[in-house]
Amino acid sequence: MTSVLVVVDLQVGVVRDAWDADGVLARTVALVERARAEGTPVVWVQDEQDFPRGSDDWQLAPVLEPHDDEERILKAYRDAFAGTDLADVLAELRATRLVIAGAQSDFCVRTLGQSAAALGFDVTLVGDCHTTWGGEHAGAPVTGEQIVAQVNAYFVGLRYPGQTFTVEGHGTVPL
Ligand SMILES: O=C1N[C@@H]2C=C[C@H]1C2
Repeated sequence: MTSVLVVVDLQVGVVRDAWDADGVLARTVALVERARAEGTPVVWVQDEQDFPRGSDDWQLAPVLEPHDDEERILKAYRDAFAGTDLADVLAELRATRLVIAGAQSDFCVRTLGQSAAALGFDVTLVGDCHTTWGGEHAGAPVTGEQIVAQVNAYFVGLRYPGQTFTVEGHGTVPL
């Protein structure tokens, strides 16, 4: 099993209104440091659907500090595989498992996890390192925290033959 940590869209404009953004960012920093210490590659994804390349909102949250030798994926679609070389990057890294953190839980994080599952990867969602903002569905208010919990529930129950799906915390997730 070869794991790659993929950090999705933790950009200034995405985390601004997200639930527990500071906590998610701090835990993601710790997760990235663990990955680096264990020799697990880190891939950074940035979305350009809403944020012009180079704009303040497009920037990764400053606390994250990607290394120059870590892959950067710039995407124009919700699915980080769509229109990008993520599949090639992962093949180069001989990845068989994605460990996913980032935002938004209910959009780009969930889509990457589902897409990776369909492509045959094992997927681990770091349950305390993703976030989103709340909203209203069918007239009912839904909080970011509730959406995060629902996305965790979705992935913990995902099944594909011969593949493994888990949701784990940033401090203990195998890397
Ligand atoms: O989940 C998402 N991440 C970027 C901002 C909203 C979508 C695109």
